Amino acid sequence: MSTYDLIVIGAGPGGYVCAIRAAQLGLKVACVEGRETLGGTCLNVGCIPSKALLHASHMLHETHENFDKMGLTGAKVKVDWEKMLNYKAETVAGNTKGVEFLFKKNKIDWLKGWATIEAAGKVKVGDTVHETKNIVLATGSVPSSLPGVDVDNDTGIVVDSTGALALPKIPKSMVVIGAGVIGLELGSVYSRLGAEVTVVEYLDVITPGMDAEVQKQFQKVLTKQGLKFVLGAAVKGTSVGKGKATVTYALKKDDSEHSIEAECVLVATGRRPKVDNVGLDKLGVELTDRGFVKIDKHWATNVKGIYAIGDCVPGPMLAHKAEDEGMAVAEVIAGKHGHVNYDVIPGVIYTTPEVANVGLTEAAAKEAGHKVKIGKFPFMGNARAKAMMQADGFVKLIADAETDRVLGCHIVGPNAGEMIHEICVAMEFGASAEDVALTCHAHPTTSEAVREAALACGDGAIHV
Ligand SMILES: NC(=O)c1ccc[n+]([C@@H]2O[C@H](COP(=O)([O-])OP(=O)(O)OC[C@H]3O[C@@H](n4cnc5c(N)ncnc54)[C@H](O)[C@@H]3O)[C@@H](O)[C@H]2O)c1
Repeated sequence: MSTYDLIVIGAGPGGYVCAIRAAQLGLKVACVEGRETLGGTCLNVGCIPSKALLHASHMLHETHENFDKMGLTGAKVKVDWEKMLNYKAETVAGNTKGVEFLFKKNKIDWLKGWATIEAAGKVKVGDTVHETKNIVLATGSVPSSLPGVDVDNDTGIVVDSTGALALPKIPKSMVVIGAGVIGLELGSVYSRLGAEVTVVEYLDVITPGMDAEVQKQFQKVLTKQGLKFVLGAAVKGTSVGKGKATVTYALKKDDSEHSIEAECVLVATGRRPKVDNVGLDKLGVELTDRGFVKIDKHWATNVKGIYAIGDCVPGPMLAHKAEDEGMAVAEVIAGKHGHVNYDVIPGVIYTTPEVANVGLTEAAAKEAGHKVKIGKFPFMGNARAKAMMQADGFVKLIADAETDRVLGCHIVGPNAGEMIHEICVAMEFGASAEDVALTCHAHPTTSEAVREAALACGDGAIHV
């Protein structure tokens, strides 16, 4: 048994990044992970496998919809589902093995198994109790359950996001419950692979919390791609028959009850923090009323020597937010000044087109008391997007009308998830819309649309 400076519990993006940074800062570090592979939900059953399926299904969509228009003709491409799942598995394995390599490189011990905390400074894995000066909880989250809906990933009929990444076959029809990030990314995948997809959403809009114009445009584009939406509908339950499920929902406007049948139902109604298997209750670690681990601004819980980061603490459930917190808490534990700017955390939906945002929405900026100016630029005016046949969408930049300081940016369009970082950097440096507008952007790139939106905050965009 060895004594560590830090034991991190959970090797997802929050936990493994924390372990690496702490080791780089000279601490003796171990990370406990009970899965067969490192990387947590993100690498194993989240961000990474879903991106492989999104990429493959996007390629298929391009061959069917746009290849002929570009003069690429020939035999029609077909889907080999087993092969596609292998490609997904190889993508995952490459990444999880990469983390294992980084652990070895940084001399981090991987304690294989599920951890329980016996007391502050004592972490039990299997039959061994390891001593440590500090503990970081990075236990992540799991899909929330919905009353009346029994998920069974083995049969592949009513599944959560994990089951939807490994369906036994491509269903002919799919009902997605919840028009959030998971529902729309995976709904898009199966729609492109040939399923009739209907999304049932409780709210009257899709992607809750996003800028209203983005919500509208994004729904329009997805509808054009073949997805159907039933909004303002509360799902009451599912029943499973022979190879099919029936989803029952009530429309909020008149309480009328309806049902739809589908070969597969994806439940994507949010995730909840995973905090129930490490013994926090016995230690007296305080939780919030929504079940997250309560922390102060240095990620410390109320029990000395125990910190928490990532999906198990309040804030957006995003891998990159967890990574930032992982680095910051490692610095705090090493006696430095870890910091996360929660005002500049981008969000991306990896559909085609992508949707990306950072900072305040127009409504939130006004609510916060800003007089705002809006610069909007459509991708129809962007040469590169047109050449790529992806000119649906726009960039919307929000700046303070008095100071010109950039407050937020919302993009629906090609490469949105990459382009948003220009605005993240601008916001980190307190830039004005004019700063962005005066920065030379290479032509022809989709990023020119960001500059045009910034120009539209001033004397006007050029290409509209
Ligand atoms: N690309 C990414 O960044 C990415 C990808 C996947 C997941 N995530 C994160 O994972 C978390 C979970 O994602 P998610 O999409 O499951 O949750 P979400 O909270 O984004 O969306 C869930 C949706 O389900 C709806 N809903 C809830 N109960 C319902 C009911 N009974 N009937 C109909 N609709 C109902 C909600 O109104 C909401 O719109 C989120 O925090 C998300 O940010 C992020």
